[in-house]
Amino acid sequence: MTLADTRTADALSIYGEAIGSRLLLGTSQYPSPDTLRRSVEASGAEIVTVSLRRESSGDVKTGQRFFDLLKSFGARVLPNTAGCHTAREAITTAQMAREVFETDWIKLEVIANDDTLQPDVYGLVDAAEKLTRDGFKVLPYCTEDLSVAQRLVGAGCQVLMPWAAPIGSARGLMNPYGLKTLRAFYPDLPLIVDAGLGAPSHAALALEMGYDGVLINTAVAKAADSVAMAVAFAKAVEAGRMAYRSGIMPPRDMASPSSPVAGLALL
Ligand SMILES: CC(=O)[C@@H](O)[C@H](O)COP(=O)(O)O
Repeated sequence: MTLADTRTADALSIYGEAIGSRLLLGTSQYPSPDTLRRSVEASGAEIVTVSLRRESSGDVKTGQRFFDLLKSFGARVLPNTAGCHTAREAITTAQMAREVFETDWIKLEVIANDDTLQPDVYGLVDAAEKLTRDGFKVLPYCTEDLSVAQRLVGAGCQVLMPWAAPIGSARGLMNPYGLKTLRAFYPDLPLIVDAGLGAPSHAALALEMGYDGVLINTAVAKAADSVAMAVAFAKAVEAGRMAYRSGIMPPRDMASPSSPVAGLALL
């Protein structure tokens, strides 16, 4: 079986659409537009996310040029509401994003405070309820908290994006127990780890745990060689997924000989 075969047979499904790559990329902080383009191409990512608010906060023409650049990549552009601190701001931003990118998909972020960039889970649920009622397909950036997940699913979200660690922290999976619990509670719901992954091994671990994908921005954008790091993450995601599907050996407390003991000469 080749890598290409595996991808086709094992596509991720989000809101009924097949997505070939389980690596999603953020598009901010790259050293240049060309590095961003080459990183996206090299990674094979089929979804790239962009902050409508951040990228359009300066010169309108510059924002529009950046949006046009993203559209030219051929990947699905997933607008996000980064920088929004209230449900109301997030809803307005989502409505603008729907017009700019002609998509009803929105990565919903409502931020509780600027130090941790932790999701404001109350505002998030509120915004998710209103946006799904308005026809949006919401991909919420949330914590691993089970009760929040239940509220979001109840609000109509068909995918969740729990954080691994604070955005840009590169700390990896801070609460693997909580993430495992969430995975076990929702075995069939697409779950994508979003934020705080710093190394390809973090991404591989998320996929080995059964997570359906990961979203990375800072660790690729800020790498000394973003293009190579994008490839490294893509390989880690493929490896983690394949390992998960292959049945990972559970750890044992005691040694167990890996070579046969039967038939040894008695000395
Ligand atoms: C880009 C995005 O949508 C964010 O959720 C976040 O930036 C991703 O986190 P990292 O930058 O830590 O990868």
